[in-house]
Amino acid sequence: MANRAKDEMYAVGWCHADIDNTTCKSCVTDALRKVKVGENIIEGSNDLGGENKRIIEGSGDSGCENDTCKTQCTSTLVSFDEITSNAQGKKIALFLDYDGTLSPIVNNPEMAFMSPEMRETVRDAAKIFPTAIVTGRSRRKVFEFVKLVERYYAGCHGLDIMVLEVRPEDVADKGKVIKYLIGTLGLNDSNVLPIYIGDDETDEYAFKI
Ligand SMILES: O=P(O)(O)OC[C@H]1O[C@H](O[C@H]2O[C@H](CO)[C@@H](O)[C@H](O)[C@H]2O)[C@H](O)[C@@H](O)[C@@H]1O
Repeated sequence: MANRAKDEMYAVGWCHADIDNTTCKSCVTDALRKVKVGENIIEGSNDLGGENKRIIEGSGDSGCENDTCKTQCTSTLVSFDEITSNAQGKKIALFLDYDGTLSPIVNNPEMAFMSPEMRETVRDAAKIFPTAIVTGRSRRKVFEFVKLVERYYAGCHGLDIMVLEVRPEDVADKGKVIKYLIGTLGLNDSNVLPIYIGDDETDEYAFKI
């Protein structure tokens, strides 16, 4: 297990009905959230003994037959077309969660590194769109991970990539942060399409806004 790539998503379990080797990374993550560690799945265990145990990797990003994935991925793709069409002629403002969105979910929060490809993607996006990272982590930590120090100018707003830290007591309301950002950055305009990308329950407050 120690030799595995840091950003590889995996689960170790045994006889877990919902996931197999074709299950995509997203559904493996989902399964890990739903099943208590120690019950019938172990996240990040280095104990590979036991005849019924098997390593279950989130190998396929397409072709996953998991019901959750079929539903979620299909609807995401449908929404993607809708978003593209809604974005026509509008200025996009991009809000990004960190853990599970820009980085994979890993056992050790200190190891939640962003891949170089993801860093490039954020860099490219920030050249075009006002871009903010909204996270439950400390700004210092996320800046360490993101490592994007250049100034970017997006449209006529001239924004840097911002990292906004949501305090633990407010973590249930990233929506307030988005509202605040949209207001203070002058993005509350019908010509602006704000897009928020996130992966967990705390992000749902932002999606609502
Ligand atoms: O708002 P986010 O950027 O998504 O941050 C939320 C929490 O992320 C971190 O925890 C999560 O990611 C860890 C690393 O992958 C994982 O080990 C943990 O199970 C996840 O909950 C971070 O450690 C927390 O402080 C953030 O609040």
